[in-house]
Amino acid sequence: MIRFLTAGESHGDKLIGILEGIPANLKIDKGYINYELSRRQKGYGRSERMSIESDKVQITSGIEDNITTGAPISLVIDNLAKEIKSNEFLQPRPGHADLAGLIKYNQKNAKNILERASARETAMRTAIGAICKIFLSNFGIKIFSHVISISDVESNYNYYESESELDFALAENSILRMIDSNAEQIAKERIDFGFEEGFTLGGKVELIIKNVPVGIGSHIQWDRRLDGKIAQAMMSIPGVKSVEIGLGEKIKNYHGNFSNDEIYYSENRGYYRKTNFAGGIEGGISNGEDIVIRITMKPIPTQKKPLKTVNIVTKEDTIAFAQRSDVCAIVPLSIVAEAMAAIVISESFIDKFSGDSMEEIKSNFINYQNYVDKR
Ligand SMILES: Cc1cc2nc3c(=O)[nH]c(=O)nc-3n(C[C@H](O)[C@H](O)[C@H](O)COP(=O)(O)O)c2cc1C
Ligand SMILES: C=C(O[C@@H]1CC(C(=O)O)=C[C@@H](OP(=O)(O)O)[C@H]1O)C(=O)O
Repeated sequence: MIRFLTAGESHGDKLIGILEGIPANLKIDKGYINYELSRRQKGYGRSERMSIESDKVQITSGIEDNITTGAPISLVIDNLAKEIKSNEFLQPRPGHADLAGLIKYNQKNAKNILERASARETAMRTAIGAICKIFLSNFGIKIFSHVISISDVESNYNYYESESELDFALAENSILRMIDSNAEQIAKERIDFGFEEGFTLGGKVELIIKNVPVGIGSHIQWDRRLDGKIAQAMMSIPGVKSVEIGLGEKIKNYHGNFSNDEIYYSENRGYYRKTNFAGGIEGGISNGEDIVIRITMKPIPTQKKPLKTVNIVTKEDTIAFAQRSDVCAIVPLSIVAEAMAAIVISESFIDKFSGDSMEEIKSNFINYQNYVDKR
């Protein structure tokens, strides 16, 4: 079983993470974890906070000479931006955790809520996800993502028509991680306008997970369904408001004969489908096709032109506090989503091929692959 916890405030000293359940004898490249952290810091539309931070991980347990021991892995990332403009936040921002959190935790200052609600915490999730990605890469599993829209500017790229890994490489090197460079230019101008006018923008990200074997997740109990676990993990990212798998929301427009994937068999490939409307999951179980996930994020709640709110001391009408903030965080969202996907797939993978060392899991995996080949 994989589980993890994070701790730390946005402007506190450090972020802390504990990851348990990664088997022993997995080789970890710390440089790769730092590379993933740097990917999360990129992207057009972020606040100047990202030019202050330079996220690097320290590994404080569970790894000896770059190899996991099976013990809990503990991780630390320093915060460099520790200063806050004001120490008292009495004007809760619509759309952030401020007011509901203040009431729930009986606090007098929204600072005690927003510091933990901040998506700064997703830096630690990215580091934890990077370790899971390394684990999955031992079994050929790869996770790609790209941005499919910023606000209503849509990238003219369709996974169902093209699935070349070269396309994803294009996204990797562009400022908004969009494969369609024309759409990216328009989206960039929109973000510039947001900066000038003081509003923020949401958007949508697509993830493609390749080489997940058939049989991860289960139909037998609600909390073992892989699609359910993916949805929970994606919705746990601050700002995410919807999750789709496969055709997702569009599936309602099709009849049953064009929305389910017909099954074929060949000596070489075994069972396969010519379409992937299901997005690689049927009955909560991976079916061996690519897993396709799309998530939508709302526009950032903190805005230069703030919305109306109420002062929690005087109860008078006022406007929300406006502080340094991202204008658009869809690029970091895509990286955090990759990390969360890696954690969930690793968890269900280890559940299926259980073992305490890499050798044990690999042996179980190979046995199972031999069995699947004969089906
Ligand atoms: C990578 C990332 C960066 C974010 N940056 C900001 C930000 O600068 N300012 C802000 O108000 N919200 C930001 N958010 C969104 C808030 O954290 C989120 O809206 C808030 O915690 C409330 O949660 P909810 O929108 O899921 O209800 C960011 C989210 C992510 C994933
Ligand atoms: C610090 C990060 O994101 C932050 C998430 C965030 C929020 O309210 O969620 C608010 C901003 O922080 P600050 O108030 O210091 O400008 C973002 O920069 C990060 O992604 O590392």
